[in-house]
Amino acid sequence: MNEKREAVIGVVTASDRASAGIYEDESGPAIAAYLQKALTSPFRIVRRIIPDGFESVRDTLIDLSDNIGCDLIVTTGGTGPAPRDLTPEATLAAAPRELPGFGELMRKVSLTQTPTAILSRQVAAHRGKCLVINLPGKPAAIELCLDAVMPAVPYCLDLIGAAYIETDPARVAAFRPKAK
Ligand SMILES: Nc1ncnc2c1ncn2[C@@H]1O[C@H](COP(=O)(O)OP(=O)(O)OP(=O)(O)O)[C@@H](O)[C@H]1O
Ligand SMILES: Nc1nc2c(c(=O)[nH]1)N[C@H]1C(S)=C(S)[C@@H](COP(=O)(O)O)O[C@H]1N2
Repeated sequence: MNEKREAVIGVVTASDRASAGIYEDESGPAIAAYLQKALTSPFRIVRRIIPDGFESVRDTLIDLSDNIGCDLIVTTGGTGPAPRDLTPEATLAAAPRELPGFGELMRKVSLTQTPTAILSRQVAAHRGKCLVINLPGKPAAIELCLDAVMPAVPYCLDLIGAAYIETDPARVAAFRPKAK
């Protein structure tokens, strides 16, 4: 079993306007609130609100992974096709080993909410012992996407050697295949 210690979880909002204070970031707080409800093992959240852009997102992810020691980073925003939407490219630059099933599943569930779900290029990937998951910027996407992928996150963290996390089964039915 992986190390039972406080997990460190990064929550990154990539948005030109939210980072400039033009509108209030709702999606970062929605991710934090989701984690508070879903996880029962100890963790602390490290928040960042940054402008869109390749270097901005890449450097933030590398800092959170390598210097802050995040086990998991959840990003929101910058996944669409607009010129400054570069969160997926930046994620794969920081975390080159992609887990394509995450993006596939999140787009599938998002399509039940909106036909423009196919515009999100969101990915998940890991940088060593740190898993990075992209979410779209819209606050309505947060719970839907996290509900879809969270059952597989604890076991994914086990496999990459990150902290051991536990979920509230009434909220998220985490699945860990039984050891042989
Ligand atoms: N973090 C967020 N918090 C609250 N609302 C958001 C957030 N991100 C996006 N939205 C809402 O979704 C709409 C469309 O999102 P989109 O990704 O196009 O963001 P945006 O506002 O264009 O971002 P940026 O300012 O970075 O260009 C926004 O106009 C806003 O109403
Ligand atoms: N669940 C969900 N997924 C969604 C949306 C949404 O409202 N809900 N918006 C879509 C839209 S309109 C866009 S442009 C893309 C990318 O959004 P982003 O650039 O804010 O990440 O996410 C898509 N995925």
